[in-house]
Amino acid sequence: MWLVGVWCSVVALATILVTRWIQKWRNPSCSSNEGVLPPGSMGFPLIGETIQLLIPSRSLDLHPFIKNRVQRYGPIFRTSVVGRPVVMSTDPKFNHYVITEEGKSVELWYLDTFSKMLPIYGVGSIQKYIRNIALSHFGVESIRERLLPQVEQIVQKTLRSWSTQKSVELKHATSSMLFDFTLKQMFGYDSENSPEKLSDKFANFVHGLMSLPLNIPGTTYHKCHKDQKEVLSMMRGIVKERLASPDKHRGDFLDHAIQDMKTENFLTEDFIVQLMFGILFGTFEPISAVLVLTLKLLSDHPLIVEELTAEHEAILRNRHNPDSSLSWDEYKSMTFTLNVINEVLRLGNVAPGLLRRVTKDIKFNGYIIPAGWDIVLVTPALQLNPETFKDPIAFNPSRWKGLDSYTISKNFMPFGGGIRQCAGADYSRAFVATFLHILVSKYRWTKIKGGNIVRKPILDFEGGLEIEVSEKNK
Ligand code: HEM
Repeated sequence: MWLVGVWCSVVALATILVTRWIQKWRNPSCSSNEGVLPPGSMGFPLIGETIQLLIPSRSLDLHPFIKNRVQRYGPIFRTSVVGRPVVMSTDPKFNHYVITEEGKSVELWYLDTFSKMLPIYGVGSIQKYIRNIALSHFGVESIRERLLPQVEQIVQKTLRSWSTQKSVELKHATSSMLFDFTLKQMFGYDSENSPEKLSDKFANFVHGLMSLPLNIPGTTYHKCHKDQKEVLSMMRGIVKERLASPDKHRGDFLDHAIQDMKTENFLTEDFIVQLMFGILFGTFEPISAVLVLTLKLLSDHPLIVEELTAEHEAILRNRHNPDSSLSWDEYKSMTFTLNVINEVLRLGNVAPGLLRRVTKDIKFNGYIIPAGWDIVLVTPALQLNPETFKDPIAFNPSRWKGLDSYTISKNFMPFGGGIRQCAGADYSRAFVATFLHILVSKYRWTKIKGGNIVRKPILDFEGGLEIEVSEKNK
């Protein structure tokens, strides 16, 4: 009998403890009496509101997860994602404040899945190094002096090849073009003579990043790990080869990083491999998403294609030598094209937010966000705000003619802001503009099928986007 009594007491104690724990989870306390936590819900213990955030949305509009919570709680609210307490903000003032607090009360944070797989997103001197090496190979100087004609060449070659095929799945085809081009820039990778299709493995890795982090055979996450290992192992082999022949100089990204090993202590063989992997990740996925969305939106808006074509045909007409390659001045004269790109970046919201971890309590408008919490700055909310961008879901490149630079700088942040602003912004714009230049001046294309938008919350296209490409003068 006494055993039953003991058993009942244990069950009662366990129930009290679990209930208290759930209550504490749902109503986290903040240590300061100078403010309260933003309103919101912490969802279920451990998983928080992760499932709701990952429910796909089939529109370019703000994800319903954010929309519903802003309506219920206001522009700054709390939630929990993969077990982490998070504050999400759609408030422009708060977002700008947090961006300027980088290195003071906040630091860069990525979902643990990202940090484990992409450990190179550094802080302090490591961040400065990554930024500088990326800028010296993909910044404005390099684009003007070296990259523009090379991008033109790869685009010409790619479009020529597409025009010989019955149909092209654009996400796959653009990813493959960007992957091969970026690796060529980094260490002279020759995709045509490479036995393996590494770009496919890399695409699988990216796909798995946003899946549930369950590393057991059969899961997407497990496959993601496996594919990442294979790409890293290939890169490690190349780095080893270069280290073994230090006298050969090719002047590429890898040579630069190996040279810097003499002065930067953190630059180990492993770090360089991770660095190249990280830059590759930052390059090929977002630009290919932008290219696919551009073609999807243009397919639905033939009048915009006409205006775009007129701009590029005028560039060709005004050329002294019709065979010369695209010049920097010509690129800079593409006003309408750059408006099209801005409009795609605004609607695409390829980066669904900027992620930061609080290192010192933040006080803002009566709220307190304790150290250790994470912050997501929901930049898409600014880019889809009807007060700034009338009829925000409409694809209207002409709206950019009437926007002043102050409004743009405060409300348009596809490449982030502050000291962490994207080091590849100019390169990305130049790549897309060059692609459009060749496409609309030399080719025509028709959509065959697909192009259905899905946000998970990263932008994707269900079933891809299939197009048919043909040369204009054939
Ligand atoms: C459409 C294409 C791209 C988009 C939308 C994009 C977006 C972004 C965003 C939003 C950030 C800021 C992240 C943060 O503050 O948390 C960022 C940072 C960064 N991006 Fe990009 N990016 C693109 C292309 C590229 C390319 C092509 C490169 C490389 C050449 C690149 C390299 C970087 C680097 C190195 C950083 C970190 C900068 C730092 O921490 O100082 N990005 N990018």
